[in-house]
Amino acid sequence: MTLISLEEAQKIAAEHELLKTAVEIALEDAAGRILAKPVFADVDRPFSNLSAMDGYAVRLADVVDANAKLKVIGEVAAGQMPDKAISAGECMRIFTGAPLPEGSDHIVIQEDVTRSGDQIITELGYADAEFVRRKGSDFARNDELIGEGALLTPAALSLIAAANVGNLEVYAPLRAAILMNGNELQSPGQDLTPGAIPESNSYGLSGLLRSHGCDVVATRFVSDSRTDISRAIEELSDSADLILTVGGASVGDHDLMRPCFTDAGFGIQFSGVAVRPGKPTWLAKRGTQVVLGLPGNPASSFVCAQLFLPFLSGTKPLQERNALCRVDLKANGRREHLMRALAWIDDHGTLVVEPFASQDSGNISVLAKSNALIRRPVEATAVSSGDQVSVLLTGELF
Ligand SMILES: Nc1nc2c(c(=O)[nH]1)N[C@H]1C(S)=C(S)[C@@H](COP(=O)(O)OP(=O)(O)OC[C@H]3O[C@@H](n4cnc5c(N)ncnc54)[C@H](O)[C@@H]3O)O[C@H]1N2
Ligand code: MOO
Repeated sequence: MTLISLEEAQKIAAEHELLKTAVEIALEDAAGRILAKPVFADVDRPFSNLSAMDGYAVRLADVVDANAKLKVIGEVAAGQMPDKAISAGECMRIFTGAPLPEGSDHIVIQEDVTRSGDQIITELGYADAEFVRRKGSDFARNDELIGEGALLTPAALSLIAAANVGNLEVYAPLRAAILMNGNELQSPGQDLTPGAIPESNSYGLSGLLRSHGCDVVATRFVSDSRTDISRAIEELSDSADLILTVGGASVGDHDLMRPCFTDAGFGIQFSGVAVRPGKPTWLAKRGTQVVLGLPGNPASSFVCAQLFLPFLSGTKPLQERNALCRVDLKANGRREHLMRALAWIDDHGTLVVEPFASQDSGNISVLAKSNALIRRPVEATAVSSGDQVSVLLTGELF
């Protein structure tokens, strides 16, 4: 099998990006969708200098020394605007989230003052302005907050709402199906017959498909039989824009997936990638339908879906960063190696990474624990602990 490079394979996948249509929806329906147009802020946030605490809005110049005596000239709470400015020797009672009156630039928290009638006495002296959220410091009106192709995560939804945007354009979901074969596979949670294993790959792949803007319209597993696979291909011919196949990608007598799609008129775009895991990955097309053929090993199918889905769905590829490797790595061979790894930010703020001991593509617990893939180029020389390596981030960093 002649293998093409990962870069070349991703380029071919990008040439097969599926056609998407943009639709306008309400923010409350947007969770998990893919943004079709960037979101721009409609407001400054904060809209004015706001107090971050309950206390008194003062002029910093008045409270440099402790025991300053100030006259309370009014009060302002969140949802109100101050009705007057403060001058030297004055202050205003203020609550968290309220706009600072003109003339003030600092908040003294109420715990640090003694109040009697309309006078306060401060306990401490202050060198710097504190507890003020500056106008526009979070974002400013017309700032681009989220770009096209971004997944609308829960935090992104709150950000968009805070920007005073109520409707947005997202892509209509792509219709995706998962087709698996293997006589050994049984749905999880049943009594397993001798030789059987629980079918597990489709669960992770469904989640990945959704996070790339797809609706999973069908998940089928069929036996290692040409007739069954071919029937399933025809059943999916009108219902899915994208089919992920799992298993049966290699060279064994039971690896029938690719030949069945070829018989059904799909044209192979590439077959075999110089990547580990995922060597037998293939891509095919018939009309507007695209098939990403994934190997059956759990890490191979999941990692290759992460590597190729962004290009087929037009979403953001995995972020690539440099990290300090915490262990020695051997020289790499003829396939680019994507090592399942744990990455984190150390006490000095440096991104560090350590691969898991097992890089077996059948090891699913390591896959589930990892949040990064160390990218070892073809024929890369050995790495010593402390050297920089390139990593693709697949999960959250802590
Ligand atoms: N002689 C060679 N043998 C193999 C080669 C090769 O080049 N020459 N390549 C190896 C590589 S690399 C990979 S990756 C695998 C991929 O094989 P297949 O895509 O044909 O996968 P299967 O044989 O169908 O399955 C592999 C493994 O994964 C399990 N599996 C499959 N589907 C699922 C599922 N949905 N859920 C859970 N587990 C699944 C299956 O039981 C097997 O254990 O080929 C190597 N062989
Ligand atoms: O490509 Mo396979 O996924 O190395 O095991």
